[in-house]
Amino acid sequence: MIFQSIYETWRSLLDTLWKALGFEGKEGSLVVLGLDNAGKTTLLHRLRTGGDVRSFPPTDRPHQTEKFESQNIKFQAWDMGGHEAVRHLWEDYVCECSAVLFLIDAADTKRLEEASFELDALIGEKVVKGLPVAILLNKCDLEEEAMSTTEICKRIQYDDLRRMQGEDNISIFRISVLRGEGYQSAFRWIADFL
Ligand SMILES: Nc1nc2c(ncn2[C@@H]2O[C@H](COP(=O)(O)OP(=O)(O)OP(=O)(O)O)[C@@H](O)[C@H]2O)c(=O)[nH]1
Ligand SMILES: [Mg+2]
Repeated sequence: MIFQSIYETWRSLLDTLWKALGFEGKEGSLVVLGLDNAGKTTLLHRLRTGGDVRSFPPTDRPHQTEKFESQNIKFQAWDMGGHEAVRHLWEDYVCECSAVLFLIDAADTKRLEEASFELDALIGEKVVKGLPVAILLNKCDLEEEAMSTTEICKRIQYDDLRRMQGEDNISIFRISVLRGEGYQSAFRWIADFL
């Protein structure tokens, strides 16, 4: 009984704090972009199920997830195919969203240039102006292969991207969907824009 009452007091204090911080009722719509095999579908599945990781076939058409919660905010996301043949669809979905997640496979040195090309083209699009863009360097669990953030920033010319997008509107995060690490900070960062 005493534990129940301590628990309830604690919950109500947390709720009050949460509301005071302005987090209550926030909702966000995301579009998740990046080359094929970057880990987009795996990330969204993990977020939606709260931890489950499994394999998926390549995403061949845009798919909207059910609502899921992260950092006490309700999100809905467009999972976009990353294959070259369907990348032309990205732009149409960006305008519907309040934030962009761009996944890069940090362990794929060979395709970083291709990822950089697509990211650069995306940031150059009018529809992306003013939107928060979170660059997620995924697969950092592959410690031997994953490139350092410094190396990736240099190779994708991150300073130029920051100038184009506005320093406050773009940020970079190291994550591992497999381990469930890192993307929470990205969602916290996005929360400030909602
Ligand atoms: N090691 C490692 N593998 C991962 C991680 N996240 C995803 N993968 C693997 O990367 C592969 C591609 O994952 P998907 O989520 O299907 O990639 P996608 O970005 O949705 O690809 P498309 O739908 O083709 O655009 C799968 O084999 C995943 O298991 C991670 O954090 N670490
Ligand atoms: Mg996919």
